[in-house]
Amino acid sequence: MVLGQLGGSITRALQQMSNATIIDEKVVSECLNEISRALLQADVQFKMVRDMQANIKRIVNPDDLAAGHNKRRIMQKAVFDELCRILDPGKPSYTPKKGKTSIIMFVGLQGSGKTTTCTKYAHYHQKKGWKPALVCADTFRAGAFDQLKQNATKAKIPFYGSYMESDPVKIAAEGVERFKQENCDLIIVDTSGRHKQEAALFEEMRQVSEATKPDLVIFVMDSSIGQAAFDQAQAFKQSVSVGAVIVTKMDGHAKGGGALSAVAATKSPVIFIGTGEHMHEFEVFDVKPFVSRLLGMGDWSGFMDKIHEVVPTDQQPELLQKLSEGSFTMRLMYEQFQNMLKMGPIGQVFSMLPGSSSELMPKGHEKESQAKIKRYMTMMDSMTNDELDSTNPKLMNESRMLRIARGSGRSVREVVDMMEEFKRLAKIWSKMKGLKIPKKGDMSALSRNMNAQQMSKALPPQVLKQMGGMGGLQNLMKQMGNKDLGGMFGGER
Ligand SMILES: Nc1nc2c(ncn2[C@@H]2O[C@H](COP(=O)(O)OP(=O)(O)OP(=O)(O)O)[C@@H](O)[C@H]2O)c(=O)[nH]1
Repeated sequence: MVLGQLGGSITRALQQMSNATIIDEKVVSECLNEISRALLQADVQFKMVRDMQANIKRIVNPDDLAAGHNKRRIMQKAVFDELCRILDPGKPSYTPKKGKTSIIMFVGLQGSGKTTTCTKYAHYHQKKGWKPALVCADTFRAGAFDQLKQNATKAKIPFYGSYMESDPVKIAAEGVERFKQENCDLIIVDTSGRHKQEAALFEEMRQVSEATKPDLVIFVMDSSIGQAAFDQAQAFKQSVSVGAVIVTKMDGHAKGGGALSAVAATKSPVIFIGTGEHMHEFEVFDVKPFVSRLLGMGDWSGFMDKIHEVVPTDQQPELLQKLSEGSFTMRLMYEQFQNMLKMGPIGQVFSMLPGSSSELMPKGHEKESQAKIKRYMTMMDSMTNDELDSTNPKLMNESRMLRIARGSGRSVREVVDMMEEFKRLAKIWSKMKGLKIPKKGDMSALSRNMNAQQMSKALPPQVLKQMGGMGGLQNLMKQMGNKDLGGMFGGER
């Protein structure tokens, strides 16, 4: 995602400002110009950037930026708040209710990822116990029905469409009626797209909307369309009552600023983002963590919330204690492997630690990876309690490795491989050492309790670089004692 570059540019602009000996209007203006340039480069619409600049100038009082005050924090918070304000239209979108029929119509240009997104949306709800169904009202593109049919079959979602019927309005109405009879609670209507905004497309969309009376119209937008986002989104909004936005292809080279424009143009919130071609590459969109990431601030709240969300309450203290101790043992690795195989909750948390499971269980190689993990576990079954509980990798000398290989019927090479994996995971685990775990939602407590060294180890290297290295991070950390900054990390404010 190119979004990270935006964070880097903004951080640098703020850094330059706080380095200045005298902060006057000129320095503030320069800083704001720099930030505006970065936003424009990220495809945020020109008018929005201009308004934002004016707002920040109004909010930030030059006296507050005088010596002794934390200038960088004040500016950063103003930028953060402004971006959140733009992305939050102030009212939530229509929320379907499980068990009660809702009709959701998807609109967007051809190739925006509409059909893929319809299935992702259905699949997301299906996993949560809904009864979704898909209707293909795209009669314009040959193959659209086949694509939807294929996706729907793979995800085991009922679908409706026709090879013969050329009237999309008729298909949409029939499909919706059929699935109402079948008591589906989420009826998703995929409509035609065109290469560009055309009168015929909008007329067809309007008619489908009239015939199906959707509870929610979702506008699907490809994040790489750049500055064209605002006009495109507005054109759709003028034809049908768009109530929510889904931004796709956020995994590519998209600059992401278009998302801000789509919200402004439709006055509707972004509800999900697409992060890949596969069904599960679909994320709920949350404004604050998104802006944190946009500003290169990292998303600690996501990690901590995940712990609170997926780990049973009685297991939380133990896991958090182990994380904070940072000492990794073979036994802990064994338990994590067990959990990963079961896809148990701790396995999920473990897999969120940077670099931990993507290497151990690369996508598309799950079977081989599982077999490897099982082999490792067999070898660990031949280890003594002392070996399992030791934090000293030197304990594993040649004769111990030979014994384990013999005992488990595996080769010494495999035992050595397992030890390498152990060292790699222990290194990742140790980055969490000293982490004091805040109460749910209180992220500022987390930031207060980490020192710059610990944080720098835990941050991805490119993010650290964007923050101006260790120096930049230390500066930032100094500002983090303040509760207000907790909001930047998605916590309570
Ligand atoms: N990388 C990436 N690719 C995506 C994403 N969403 C969709 N795609 C791909 O984008 C291409 C177009 O997606 P479709 O779902 O066919 O687009 P559409 O808007 O339905 O197109 P029409 O039916 O012609 O209007 C496909 O190759 C998808 O796999 C995403 O979030 N990330």
